[in-house]
Amino acid sequence: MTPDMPETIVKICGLSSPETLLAAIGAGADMAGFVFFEKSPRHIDLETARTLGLMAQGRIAKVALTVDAGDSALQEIVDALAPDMLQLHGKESPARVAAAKARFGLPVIKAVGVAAAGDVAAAQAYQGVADVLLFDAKPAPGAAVPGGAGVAFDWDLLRGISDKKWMLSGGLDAGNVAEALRRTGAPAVDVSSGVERERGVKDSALIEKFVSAVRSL
Ligand SMILES: O=C(O)c1ccccc1NCC(=O)[C@H](O)[C@H](O)COP(=O)(O)O
Repeated sequence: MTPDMPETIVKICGLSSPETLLAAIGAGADMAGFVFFEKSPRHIDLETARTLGLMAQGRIAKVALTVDAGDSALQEIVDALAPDMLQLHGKESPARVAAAKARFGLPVIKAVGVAAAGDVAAAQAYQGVADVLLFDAKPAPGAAVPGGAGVAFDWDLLRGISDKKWMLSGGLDAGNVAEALRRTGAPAVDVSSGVERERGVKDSALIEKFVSAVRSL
């Protein structure tokens, strides 16, 4: 590792148990994502958020993931988890991103669904507003849960992005993350399904394998 080659940031998303949170910390992941969206199998309630938030404090960056949440819901989540960042994973406009950032005084990751080149171009609307863009597979029309589907998109659509503040997501796992990083040059990766033994159930060994696959590059 040299100063010219900063380490790839790794975010493990959808953690919901002490055991797998500790696995992510122990494996050396940089960010832990916690999902606050009741339709998701990874949703955690506020009591769990308090417990996991205390465990994670100062050991891994905590990311609170919401979908088109209002200010009062966000406030409850912030009070319970004490996140380091917010991840807005719905249809939040640039104005809504700016308002949430200002109100809670936290950096914001804005998720952008990608299925075609136009989706990447449209993400420009968030430049200078969101702190980080997370490119994820676009959810299927009518999908009840807009993320964590384990589906990849065409990584070549991201070619030419020069900004350093973005993350690659969607269908990553220990077996394909090296190729994804090679093809996109992403400075950061995010995974959920690829470190699960069944939908919504994280697996400590798979978390370790994923982080190792990134760190061994
Ligand atoms: O993970 C969820 O259940 C979820 C629910 C609602 C909105 C977003 C959600 N996940 C967002 C993430 O950041 C996932 O890590 C990302 O979509 C990648 O998921 P996967 O393809 O399963 O690795």
